[in-house]
Amino acid sequence: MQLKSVSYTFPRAKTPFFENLNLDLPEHQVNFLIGQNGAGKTTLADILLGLRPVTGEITPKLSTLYLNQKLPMLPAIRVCDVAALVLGVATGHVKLSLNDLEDLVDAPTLTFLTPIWEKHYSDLSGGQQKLVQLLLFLQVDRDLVVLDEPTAFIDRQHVATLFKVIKAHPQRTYLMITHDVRDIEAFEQYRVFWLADRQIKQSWDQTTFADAANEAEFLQNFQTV
Ligand SMILES: Nc1ncnc2c1ncn2[C@@H]1O[C@H](COP(=O)(O)OP(=O)(O)OP(=O)(O)O)[C@@H](O)[C@H]1O
Repeated sequence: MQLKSVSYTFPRAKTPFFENLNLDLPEHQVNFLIGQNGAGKTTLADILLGLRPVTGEITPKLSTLYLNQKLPMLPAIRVCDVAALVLGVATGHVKLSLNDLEDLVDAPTLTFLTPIWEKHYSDLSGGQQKLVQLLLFLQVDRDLVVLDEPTAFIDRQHVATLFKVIKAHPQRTYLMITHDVRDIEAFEQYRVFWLADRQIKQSWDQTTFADAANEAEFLQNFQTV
């Protein structure tokens, strides 16, 4: 997917936020977008998803899925109700049983949801709630999947489950915004884009990323853990 000479101006702003931005996003793999707070990562994600009016060229037009920060959910709802809500809309199933789920979701999602299927949402931890939503929405097949800080506030064991699901659908093009270098290191093949000064300042693939990780300015993009 390519952005060519893309410019974007916020409503009521006098000057463009992005001007002649170019980006070549490799398809059918995981890509990361890094940059400091306020660098424009979410705005760029919105642009890729066609959510902001821009000048310039964005090609090709892909079907999209946007997983941004945690969605609100009624506490009394159960995990099976959330599954019916998300997968029901996507697949046309009105009521879902655990048996139906086997045909509708990938193996790591089935393993995660089975023991908590009847649980109320309010009885899950914050990390479990976030993972339920992420995994269910990731069952909805789209070409371009944008995840805005999906690993924030979830422990590494849950992150591992999330990444198993992402890896179970390798035909998709992913763009993941992250402040955690461990997210990048969990993948074998990827490209990292560094957004700074309102441009893609640099990008690396899995073979060149390790060298960049020693630069002090670059390291400011990541939280220390
Ligand atoms: N509607 C708006 N009008 C004007 N400026 C805006 C608007 N929305 C966001 N901005 C500014 O645009 C810049 C980029 O915001 P954006 O949310 O894209 O950054 P980000 O890199 O995703 O940050 P973070 O890491 O904190 O989530 C910020 O300086 C923000 O204040």
